[in-house]
Amino acid sequence: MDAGSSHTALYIYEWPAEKDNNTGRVEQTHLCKVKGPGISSYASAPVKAGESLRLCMEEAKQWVPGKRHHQTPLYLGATAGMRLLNMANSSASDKVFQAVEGALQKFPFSYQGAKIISGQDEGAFGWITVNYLDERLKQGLETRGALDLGGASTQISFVSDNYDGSESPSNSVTFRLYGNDYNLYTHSFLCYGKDQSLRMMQAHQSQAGPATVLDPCFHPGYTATKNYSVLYDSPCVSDRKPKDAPDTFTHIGIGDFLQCQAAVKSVFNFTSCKYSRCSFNGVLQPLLQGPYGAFSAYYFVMNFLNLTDTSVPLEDVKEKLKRYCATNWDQIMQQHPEVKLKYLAEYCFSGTYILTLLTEGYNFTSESYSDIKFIKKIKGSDAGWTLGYMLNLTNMIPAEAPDTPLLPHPGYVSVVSVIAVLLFILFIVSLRPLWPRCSKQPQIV
Ligand SMILES: Nc1ccn([C@@H]2O[C@H](COP(=O)(O)OP(=O)(O)OP(=O)(O)O)[C@@H](O)[C@H]2O)c(=O)n1
Ligand SMILES: [Ca+2]
Repeated sequence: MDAGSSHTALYIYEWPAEKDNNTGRVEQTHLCKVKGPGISSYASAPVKAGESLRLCMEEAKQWVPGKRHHQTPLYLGATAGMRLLNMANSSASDKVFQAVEGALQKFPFSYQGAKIISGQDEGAFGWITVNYLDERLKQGLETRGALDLGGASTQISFVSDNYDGSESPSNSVTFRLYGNDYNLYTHSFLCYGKDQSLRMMQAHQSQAGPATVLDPCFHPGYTATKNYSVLYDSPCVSDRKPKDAPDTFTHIGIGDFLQCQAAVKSVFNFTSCKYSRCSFNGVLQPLLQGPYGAFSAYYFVMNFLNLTDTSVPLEDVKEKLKRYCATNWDQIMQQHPEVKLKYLAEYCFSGTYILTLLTEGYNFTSESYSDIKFIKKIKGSDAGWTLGYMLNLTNMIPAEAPDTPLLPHPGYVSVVSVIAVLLFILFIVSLRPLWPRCSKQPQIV
């Protein structure tokens, strides 16, 4: 189970049990999205966090054959939402885990624990998932970098030839998979998921605590009354809370892409770098080396905006987004009556954030932008960290390359069958001296 900051999802993976680790291909057979928010939102009512998982667990009981229930390991990994809750209030986060654990243990699966996974693991397992599903690991092919955008954090992971890991050990993970060594660069930026970065940007805009905030990242005509205490209720922004702010403010959209880009840029810090090169906030980032798969919110947002085609020049992408942001909110709502208003209101911001993060933050250029592919699934399985996490915990990926048989399986079957038939014929022939003699003797006249 992926207990993300904005929602929890349960994935069921299946592989042929009779085959060994070297040949069994793991596939996702089912996905159940838990109704309601992520488990970290239940800090003040932890029992409800456990209850929220029940329906999906009942579904899992239907999907996994009854005789396999006890053999099926169940893992829950929580990401940035629980990292933030744990920072803000560790006893509340413990209570959420107790409730989740209590609820999961009531089911007949082999429960293996619920925990916060590190940002490093989140990045590395996302990279393993993508490259496992692509079958790049087994074949020792050039790997694909992984870009994951969540609600509360974002990860970038890739292999770069000029990176040996010594410059910043906390950004490197080494693996030996199928006989190949990988030295992976990975970083998880806490607070740079799209929901928390929106808070950071709005906190920046409202630092003086005004009663009205004019927001270039929301559509013209958009207006809503929001609560200062809700906006600042996160460790990502809590220290910036204005002292004499009123309780509420009026959030008014003005839909200006260029101003929005400048506002988004204000959440990145480019002032210092103690390494050979950095992305932002003084974090090391080696030279980009493509290709890349960008999933989760990268995909949701760019797919909604019809901008998943990265062969379109970056300037044209920006131009389209500029027009979208400038569209009146009433018109946007009319065009998309089926989309949740909370999501709908934020796509201008989210698209701008994604382009700014990729180009200003990670240094993708107009050329290297086309190395990115926005993806949701690969061969039927969702791109995300869960598959890699599960493959690792169940030791499904061997460190060494499997002994390659001289012949594939059907080849062996044919050879053995032919030998069996030959042996049988030989056996029959060898019995020939014992055959009854033919009574036809040559007649001597
Ligand atoms: N159709 C959708 C579905 C989700 N979202 C947004 O995508 C983000 C969530 O992305 P996700 O990858 O699901 O994040 P989490 O896993 O919940 O968060 P994290 O990884 O940071 O813990 C949220 O901002 C949500 O509003 C969206 O814009 N459109
Ligand atoms: Ca996530």
